[in-house]
Amino acid sequence: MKLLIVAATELEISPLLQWLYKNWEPQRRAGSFKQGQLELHCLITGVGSMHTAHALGQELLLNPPDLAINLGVAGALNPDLVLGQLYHVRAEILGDLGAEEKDGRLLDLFDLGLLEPSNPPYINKRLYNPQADESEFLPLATGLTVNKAHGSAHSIEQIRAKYPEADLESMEGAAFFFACLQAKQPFVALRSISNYVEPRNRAGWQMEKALDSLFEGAKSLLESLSK
Ligand SMILES: O=C(O)c1cccc(C(=O)CC[C@H]2O[C@@H](n3cnc4c(=O)[nH]cnc43)[C@H](O)[C@@H]2O)c1
Repeated sequence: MKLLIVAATELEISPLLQWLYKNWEPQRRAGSFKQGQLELHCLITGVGSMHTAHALGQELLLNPPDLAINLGVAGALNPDLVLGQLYHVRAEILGDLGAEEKDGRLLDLFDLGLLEPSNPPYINKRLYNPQADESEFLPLATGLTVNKAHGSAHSIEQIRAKYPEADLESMEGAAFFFACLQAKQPFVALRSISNYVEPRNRAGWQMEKALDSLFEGAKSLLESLSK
């Protein structure tokens, strides 16, 4: 079975990379490993949707895996989410593509009539992972993907009001979903919570906790796939 791990930054998968170097066989291609029937490649895309869509699109064309796995940290929009906890992302929303209304609110592509709500792969304005709801692996969450992370009380209030079902915010989630759905590529997306989406406060981030739980979740997933 061929696996592709997709992360925006090396930092987010550095504990996993260290573990792979110790416990799997490194292959000639940098970032590739093998263990038993499992072959795995780690793709670092760079931060943001544009970098993710390009790097992942190319990889899916040239080396399509059996399963693509997106690993990363995220901010919690939903205050019930727990810092350091890992979530399985079931759906993604495009959180800042569109136009700004006079009062600062976002008009998204659907509001502007530039995209039909169920133009494939969208279903009712969202991108879904069709496999996620069958899984009991982790708590499920809905992602919102942005180019500019929210960092003021006013913009956070507006985005929560527009997309009340969005639980967590990242800068790549929808690009990963879109590239996989377009390529008919089976995928799973896991995000651990590094911070709450709040007026900008770097001191409140719990990056280590988030990286630990991301690593533990990735390891469990790899162990379950090796059985
Ligand atoms: O310094 C900041 O205020 C700041 C805010 C958001 C993100 C960053 C990053 O360094 C991005 C790294 C990476 O993490 C994901 N991420 C984590 N938390 C958030 C968030 O609250 N909103 C959006 N993205 C987030 C993101 O996917 C990036 O790849 C710094």
